[in-house]
Amino acid sequence: MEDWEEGTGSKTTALTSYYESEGPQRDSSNSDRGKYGRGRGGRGGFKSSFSGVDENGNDGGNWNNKEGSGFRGRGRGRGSGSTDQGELPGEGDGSFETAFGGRGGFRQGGEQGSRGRGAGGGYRGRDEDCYAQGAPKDPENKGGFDQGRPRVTYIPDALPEDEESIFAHYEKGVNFEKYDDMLVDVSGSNPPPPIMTFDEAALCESLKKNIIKTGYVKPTPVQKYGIPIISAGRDIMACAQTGSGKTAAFLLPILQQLMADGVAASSFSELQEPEAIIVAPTRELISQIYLEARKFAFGTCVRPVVVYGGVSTGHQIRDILRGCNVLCGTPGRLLDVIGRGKIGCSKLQYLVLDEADRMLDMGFEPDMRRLVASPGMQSKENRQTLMFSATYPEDIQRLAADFLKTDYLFLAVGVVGGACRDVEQKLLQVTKFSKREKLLDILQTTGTERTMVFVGTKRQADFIATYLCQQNVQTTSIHGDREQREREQALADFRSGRRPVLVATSVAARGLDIPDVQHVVNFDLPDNIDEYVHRIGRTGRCGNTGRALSFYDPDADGQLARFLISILSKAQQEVPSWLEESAFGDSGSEGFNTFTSTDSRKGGSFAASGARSQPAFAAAEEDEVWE
Ligand SMILES: Nc1ncnc2c1ncn2[C@@H]1O[C@H](COP(=O)(O)OP(=O)(O)OP(=O)(O)O)[C@@H](O)[C@H]1O
Repeated sequence: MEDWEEGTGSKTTALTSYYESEGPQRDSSNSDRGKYGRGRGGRGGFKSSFSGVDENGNDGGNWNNKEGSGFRGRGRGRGSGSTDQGELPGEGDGSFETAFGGRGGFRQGGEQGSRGRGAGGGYRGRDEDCYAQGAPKDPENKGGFDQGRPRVTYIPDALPEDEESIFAHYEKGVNFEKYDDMLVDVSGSNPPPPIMTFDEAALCESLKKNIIKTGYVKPTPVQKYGIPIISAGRDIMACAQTGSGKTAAFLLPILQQLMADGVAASSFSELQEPEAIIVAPTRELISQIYLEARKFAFGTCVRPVVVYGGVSTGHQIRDILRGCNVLCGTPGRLLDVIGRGKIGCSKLQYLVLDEADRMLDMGFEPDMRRLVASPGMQSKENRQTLMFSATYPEDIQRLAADFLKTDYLFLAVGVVGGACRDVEQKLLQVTKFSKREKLLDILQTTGTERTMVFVGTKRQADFIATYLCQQNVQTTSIHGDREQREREQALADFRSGRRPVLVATSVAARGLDIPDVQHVVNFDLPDNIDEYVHRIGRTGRCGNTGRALSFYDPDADGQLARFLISILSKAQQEVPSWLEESAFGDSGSEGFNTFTSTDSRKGGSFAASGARSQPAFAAAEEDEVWE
């Protein structure tokens, strides 16, 4: 057996009680490769776990001391998801369950800040793999560990191969044409002129056909400017509002070049050397980017592959070995497959950082530095580095320059870091104790309209999702402690409308492109204004309109007030007078100026402190809360 082959899977899954209340979800998630578990959640499942939690999900402080309460339950459950072997053998003891039944879970999490170090580890954070801290040494590897981490055996269902599914897309909205009115600024020397149509991009026939099948008629501004910049061989840092087509802006010129070069995937090598690597911060986002790449490369010899945590590594490596030209990955798994010698970087022409500001913040920066220092990696002079995001704090821009050639171009479409104008933003002043009922009122009025509800913590996500299910609101949830199978099922249920309410942590804030999301509710506002911009950008995409409602608790959200005002006014939204009062008191807003800058090389006027200057670290913390 090769070192990357999966052995006997032993990872088990406990189902939360609200998940059980989702009922048919488990049936529908059945896969032809394996059976989903009859997870016995262990003592102290979800219901009892909140005995010490107040009605808003805050800790009462003593819940984790009770026998059988809290998240301590020692879970037993049959494995879930499909496995390399087709079915997980036997019952595991649940040592590494990540949800609620597991020993390594929220074991010591009673107090804020008291990070639990359970016997078996827990969630590593940064939207990445689970791994075990202090995992027992097991020379024969009977316990299902892999390099000290619990072995992941989940294999997602095979993707549909029919054209209709591959090219499924939603319609652009009434405001799509208004994209043309946005101000565009390209800074840096000798930028190439923009294209006005896809024809002007001189794309090869297969790519043109795929663009037509995707329903794209004309490029969005970030595509008009971004495609020729990338095709001219330049490095780019591109900033354009959420939902305005950044993914195709980098995929199309990359695929065009690879097709023009006659690149073809080959399964004859044990070491695959992709021409492009794309990184993104979350599993769901990188999967989505992969699907886009697969769609545009359809019917050609260019083969995209995706790797991300929570899925069997062996399965992904087998896929890589079938040939890999464009490797899409989350950082941890990407470094893993490179470290295992399955991926070489010597042919790399393109390195793409989607959500670049997040990829370079404190959470991911070390991984990015490790990636560019990988053996054989092309130096920045010998590759093209492409960075895309809707937000770029100035400090991150400066840091990004380490990865880019000095003559990179900075492309700004609209206000850098600005919110999408197609999203109607409202704020509602609340106390923390009234949030839950307010949310229920709102969801009862919106009916079956698709709504994403963002909360501050994973525990809060479970708590609110459970509460809404109990109130007969068809709800599911996504956060970093859910098994990958559960996360994918939750998104599938939300996309299909079977569960029109998705309660999410910041893990779902960036990049996700889900059709018909009409509302975003910030049940808890994030600490960071950029995070707010990304969250509300899950609606109002591709010229469609959307609505975002944020609960503003003056006791908790005061530091965000000025930044909210700036975001609201720049997106031409009404600013409530109480918010101005909260932000400026009697001192007025004179001299108040935040992040009007574009390219940091010009010397920007970003706000020097506060919510802006803490890059997405605060957002990341949600997923790093316990190990
Ligand atoms: N030229 C186009 N014509 C029609 N639809 C388009 C075009 N370009 C992109 N789209 C569609 O617009 C939607 C949003 O695109 P995409 O996800 O790339 O946005 P984004 O700018 O990356 O957003 P985010 O900042 O949230 O990551 C997608 O469904 C995509 O297929």
